[in-house]
Amino acid sequence: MGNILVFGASGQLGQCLAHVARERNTPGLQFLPEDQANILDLAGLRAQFARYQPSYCINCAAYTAVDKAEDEVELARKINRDGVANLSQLCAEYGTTLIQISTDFVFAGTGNQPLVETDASAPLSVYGLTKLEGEQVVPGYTSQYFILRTSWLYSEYANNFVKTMLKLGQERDELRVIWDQVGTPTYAIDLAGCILTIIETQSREFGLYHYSNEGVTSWYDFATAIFELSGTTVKTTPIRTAEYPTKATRPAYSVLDKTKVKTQLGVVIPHWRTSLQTCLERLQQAVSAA
Ligand SMILES: NC(=O)C1=CN([C@@H]2O[C@H](COP(=O)(O)OP(=O)(O)OC[C@H]3O[C@@H](n4cnc5c(N)ncnc54)[C@H](OP(=O)(O)O)[C@@H]3O)[C@@H](O)[C@H]2O)C=CC1
Ligand SMILES: Cc1cn([C@H]2C[C@H](O)[C@@H](COP(=O)(O)OP(=O)(O)O[C@H]3O[C@@H](C)C(=O)[C@@H](O)[C@H]3O)O2)c(=O)[nH]c1=O
Ligand SMILES: [Mg+2]
Repeated sequence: MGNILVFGASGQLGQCLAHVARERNTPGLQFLPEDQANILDLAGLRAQFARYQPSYCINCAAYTAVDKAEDEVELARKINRDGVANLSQLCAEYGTTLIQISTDFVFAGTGNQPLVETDASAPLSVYGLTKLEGEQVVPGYTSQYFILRTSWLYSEYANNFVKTMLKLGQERDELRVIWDQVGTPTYAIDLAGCILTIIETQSREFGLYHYSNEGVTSWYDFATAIFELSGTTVKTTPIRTAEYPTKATRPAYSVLDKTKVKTQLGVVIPHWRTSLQTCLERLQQAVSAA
């Protein structure tokens, strides 16, 4: 399979890839954190490509602070668009397949039907817009790519909604959580598994794919499930988006249709509740072991 370069290795998905690669004994992965490989530094990246001659490049690096991006447009665009352009250019030069990760936030989310890859994008936020720009630069350099749009990532690694809820559940008597944003949580470990499956099967079905866990929920129902399955007692009140003001506007409905990834790449996707249970068990084991 050759070398597989992972950029943004110390982020959530990067750490999940390391976890799954260990479990599966996948050879060849080279994990490059930001201090060894800044995706804005084309010369530095070229040195890594020259050294490893990679068959695959997995880009887990991104600017992911959704609200902060509204005030840091240029930095978000540099990382989410120009960084992707740099990697795409080098993938073209080295015959490397690019695996790029994108987001449900490329959609406006005004509909009520699961979104397919060909549905019109119309981002509501700087984060969503710059991620869409990142998708759009890739085909200008190479046709050898997989772009996986995913949603609501969580895991036992880095910061995410599940870990935030568990922490706030301990600290507070009551939590107020939005019920009128509907989507699907995705266990980043499952997404990492999908990425490694694409590589292991050496799929040539290049293109744009949607990947999340199965099922549909709201942030409120997700929070409720986190508390129920972890045995946390905390009063959880459903609120509307308007009652929780944030800098960035988020889509009201961003459920992704996974038909394409399932039929063309043959991946099997767990339901979000099953994967949530797995994650909570692993978090619990980590607490007990500590
Ligand atoms: N988290 C989510 O809910 C979702 C994420 N996604 C997408 O999935 C992918 C992975 O997200 P996730 O792992 O959760 O995000 P994280 O924010 O956990 O990880 C991103 C990593 O990229 C690093 N990074 C930032 N700038 C650069 C740079 N110039 N060069 C190299 N590395 C850099 C960050 O470092 P530092 O922290 O030091 O800045 C961080 O370690 C991203 O493309 C994201 O847009 C899609 C849908 C949902
Ligand atoms: C902490 C908290 C959040 N919320 C809401 C705010 C928001 O609408 C939702 C989730 O909060 P977060 O801050 O985790 O949301 P956010 O960081 O916007 O999550 C997004 O991140 C980017 C990177 C993506 O690509 C998206 O798919 C999505 O996962 O829950 C509450 O209603 N109550 C609360 O107490
Ligand atoms: Mg940084």
